[in-house]
Amino acid sequence: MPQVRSNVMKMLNDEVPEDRKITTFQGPYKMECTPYQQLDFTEMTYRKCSEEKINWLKLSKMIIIGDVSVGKTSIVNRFCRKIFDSNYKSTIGVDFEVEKFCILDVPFCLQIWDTAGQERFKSIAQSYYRGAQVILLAFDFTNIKSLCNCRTWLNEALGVSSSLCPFIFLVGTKLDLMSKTIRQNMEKNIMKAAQQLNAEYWAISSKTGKNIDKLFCRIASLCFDNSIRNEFQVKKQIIIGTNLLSSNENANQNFVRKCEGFKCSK
Ligand SMILES: Nc1nc2c(ncn2[C@@H]2O[C@H](COP(=O)(O)OP(=O)(O)OP(=O)(O)O)[C@@H](O)[C@H]2O)c(=O)[nH]1
Repeated sequence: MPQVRSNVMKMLNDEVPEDRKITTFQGPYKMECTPYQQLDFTEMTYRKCSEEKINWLKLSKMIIIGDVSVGKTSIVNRFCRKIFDSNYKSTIGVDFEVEKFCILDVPFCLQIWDTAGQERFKSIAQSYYRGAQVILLAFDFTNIKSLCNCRTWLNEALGVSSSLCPFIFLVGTKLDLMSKTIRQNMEKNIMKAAQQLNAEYWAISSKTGKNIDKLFCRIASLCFDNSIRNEFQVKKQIIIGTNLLSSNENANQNFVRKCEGFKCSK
């Protein structure tokens, strides 16, 4: 049985294009503007991957939210299809894509949900927020109001998502439309907003492709590492918990409570 599984894993890895193969951990856009200070995979992740202990497919869900026309669909199109369309077509409800990666020789999938910014689709879109491990808040550099609205978008997403503490990214779009000086002047306030949202800040352009691949590699690296840590740390807790159970039934209840709090160890 393990042989069949490892053959399936190999087959999945063979399908992944070269630019989706991750061997080094992608760092943040700006070290001073991220709550996630991790700069490498954890030692446990390297060990488990090299021991070929991961015999199942890892999958994380991300949602992209933000005001109308800030460029959410364009982010997905640039990353998943390497295209950019300058004509605006509003998203109806939600769309989703699944992108395959191979991280440290282990297959990993990122489920990307592109939601509509229009108010009339909000309730449909919100029904897809549940279980998101990544929340990408998109704002348009040329429309400061879209940055101010990110707090509302985040609160709504956190109210629906059942994930204990998702990774949060604050992503400024349409970088190609900004002069370097104007962007630098804006960045002080943007970074302050990111801090208040407890989010990691990125500046991207879907038109030129600037920073798009790096952003997704960063997201995939963090999610992958986190899911392996959770998996193995929870397993370790289960073994300890089972031993305790035989001597003290109450210990099990404490252990389950601990495990619940363990879901996110960032
Ligand atoms: N110059 C420039 N234009 C962009 C960029 N990203 C998106 N746009 C344009 O902005 C407009 C809106 O882009 P979309 O990606 O459709 O926006 P959206 O947020 O998905 O919109 P809704 O689905 O209605 O919420 C389109 O005309 C895009 O071509 C960018 O990086 N640079």
